[in-house]
Amino acid sequence: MTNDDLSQIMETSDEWISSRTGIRRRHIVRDENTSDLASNVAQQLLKKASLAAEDLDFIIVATVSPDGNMPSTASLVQAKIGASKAFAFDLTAACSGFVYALSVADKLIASGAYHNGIVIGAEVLSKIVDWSDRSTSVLFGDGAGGVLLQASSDTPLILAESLKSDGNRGMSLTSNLTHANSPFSKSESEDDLFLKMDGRAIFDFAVRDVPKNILESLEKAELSPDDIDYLLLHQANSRILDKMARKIKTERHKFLQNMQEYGNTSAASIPILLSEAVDAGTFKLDGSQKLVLTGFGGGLTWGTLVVKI
Ligand SMILES: O=C(O)C1CCN(c2ccc(-c3cc(CO)ccc3Cl)cn2)CC1
Repeated sequence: MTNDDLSQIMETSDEWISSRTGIRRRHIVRDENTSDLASNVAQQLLKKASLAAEDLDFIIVATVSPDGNMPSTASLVQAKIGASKAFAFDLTAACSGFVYALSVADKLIASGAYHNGIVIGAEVLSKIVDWSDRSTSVLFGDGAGGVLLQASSDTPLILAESLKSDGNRGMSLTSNLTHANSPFSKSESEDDLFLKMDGRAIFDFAVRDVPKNILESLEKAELSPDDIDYLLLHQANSRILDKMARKIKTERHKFLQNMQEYGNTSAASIPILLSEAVDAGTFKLDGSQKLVLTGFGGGLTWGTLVVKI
């Protein structure tokens, strides 16, 4: 759906959206749910790796827009692809979900207990967005991406990481807020199910906390920004990437960007970027490249993984 398509159903314009966010199009499901998108990613990964679903030890789906709480979206994926041996769970860390889930998966495998796992970021944000709110509904899109991890004796995947949360600022970006409503409860609060965002507060948080997090992670890895081939940041707003490049003093072209095509897909944004760079041959997957993966958003959560691929 292009910005012009949206201007047919709400008071907005291509000029406003693209100049303020860098977003030109986003993908909106007709009738698929999050587990459908995630299962499609899992099947592509298994095919690319020539692995059978039965070989999988675990499936993690990072999402803020699950099919439902129970069963988890990861469980539905397990059923859809026939991963009979895998344990499966969802992970909720909003736009940092993929980075958190990749860190967790890395530890599951590094422990020696598990060998093959799939980590997917998948969202159908079009079902939690308030379509009567033009300030947020134009920003978000649907999508999914993922990676398949295998135990190997080579160098570790993650060279350094720094995962953060700040619940004190959590009410700046919310969805699906529910309250006590039993015959015995006194709560008068109304449930607040739609996505709500204090855009200014979130923008300022990203500009202030994310560069520090990236630089701290690079220091832990004993690397400088110049040692990094590409930075894959959560695709929320192109002006954020401009500011990050200046703050980290590294070339803007190293910050991969595709929000013009997908909008903000929360936990799916980094794996979609990753997948497109692999398909384009930008990433050779020969262990010669160093990447920064950084998510930031609801929770508030933020986090960086410095990885060698
Ligand atoms: O310029 C304007 O008037 C508006 C100002 C507000 N904007 C924003 C604000 C915040 C975000 C955002 C969202 C998330 C959640 O994934 C994470 C990180 C960020 Cl930085 C995206 N856009 C759009 C343009």
